[in-house]
Amino acid sequence: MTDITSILQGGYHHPLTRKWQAKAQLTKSMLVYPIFITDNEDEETPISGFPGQKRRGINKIVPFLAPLVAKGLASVIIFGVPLAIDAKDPSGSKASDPNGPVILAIKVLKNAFPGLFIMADVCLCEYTSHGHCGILNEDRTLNQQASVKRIAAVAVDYALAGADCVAPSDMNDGRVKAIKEGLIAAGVSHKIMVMSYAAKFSGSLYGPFRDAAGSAPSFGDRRCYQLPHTGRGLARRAIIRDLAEGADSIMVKPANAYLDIIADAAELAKNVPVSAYQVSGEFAMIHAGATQGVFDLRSMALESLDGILRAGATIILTYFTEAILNEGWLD
Ligand SMILES: NCc1[nH]cc(CCC(=O)O)c1CC(=O)O
Ligand SMILES: [Zn+2]
Ligand SMILES: [Zn+2]
Repeated sequence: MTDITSILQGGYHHPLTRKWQAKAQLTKSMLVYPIFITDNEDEETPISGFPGQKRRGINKIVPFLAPLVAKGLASVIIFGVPLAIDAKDPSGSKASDPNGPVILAIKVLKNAFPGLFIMADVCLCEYTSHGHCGILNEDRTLNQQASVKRIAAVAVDYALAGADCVAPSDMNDGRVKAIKEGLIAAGVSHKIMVMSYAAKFSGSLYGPFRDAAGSAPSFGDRRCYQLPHTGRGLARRAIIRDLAEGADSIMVKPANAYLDIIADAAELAKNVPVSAYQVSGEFAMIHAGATQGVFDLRSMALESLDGILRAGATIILTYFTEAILNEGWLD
């Protein structure tokens, strides 16, 4: 005799009852698509190790995004890739160049797609000659005060250009507060979301992105500012700190290897949406597995995203957004 409480299968026999098991179902409005914009206006170049993703110039971005917007693209996050030889200096002055790729892209996209939610990643590593995410002291450590001041100024410039959200990924202590204060002083704090890369871990998963953005550090690594992957306590402290500084969303990055951190964020940051960045290395890994015949690309991609949702994120930055929309994976 089977005991009544041992019978589970009746609860998920039907496709609809299987769907009902999800506390949150993946929808298009949760997805943010990361895009790389160069200062070479007609460029459209594939990126090695980064399946299907390209760097695009300002003239290529609207034609590329138009069909995606028609299929339900809700949001993009913009990364600038300055290729000009004079684009980099020790303080990353070109990050907020009014004629640089990010500010131009914000304006062009806002104009072409008024309903698209435009996020701007805020960091200096794409623009610094040394490739680190801020301004350096003589001992080559990050100068927190100078970096935070500069990051906040760049964020305000992106907001004034028309971005709906600024997302600092630099990991300098105190930048969320400085950005909020900057937005208030500029009179735009009421319409700009600040999404903090709060729990951003140092590790091996950013390779394709750094090739795409040309932002690898020229010496050393990012281990003194991005979190050690063992540092769950540090991540909790960063989440609590960034909430106290006024962050409107807390991000965990990478995503699939950090589901415990996403669950921590969901618990600690109950009053803001939690976001997760499925990074370039995670995306490339899933593609590599599918290419090797280990699994089906679509099934694995959706399983990975459902894991992120289950852990507690409701905003997902993922390079799979393009395939999900173009190939109708959720339709
Ligand atoms: N600060 C720059 C930045 N913003 C987002 C990513 C990674 C995104 C990805 O790998 O998809 C990085 C790279 C890094 O920190 O080295
Ligand atoms: Zn950076
Ligand atoms: Zn150090």
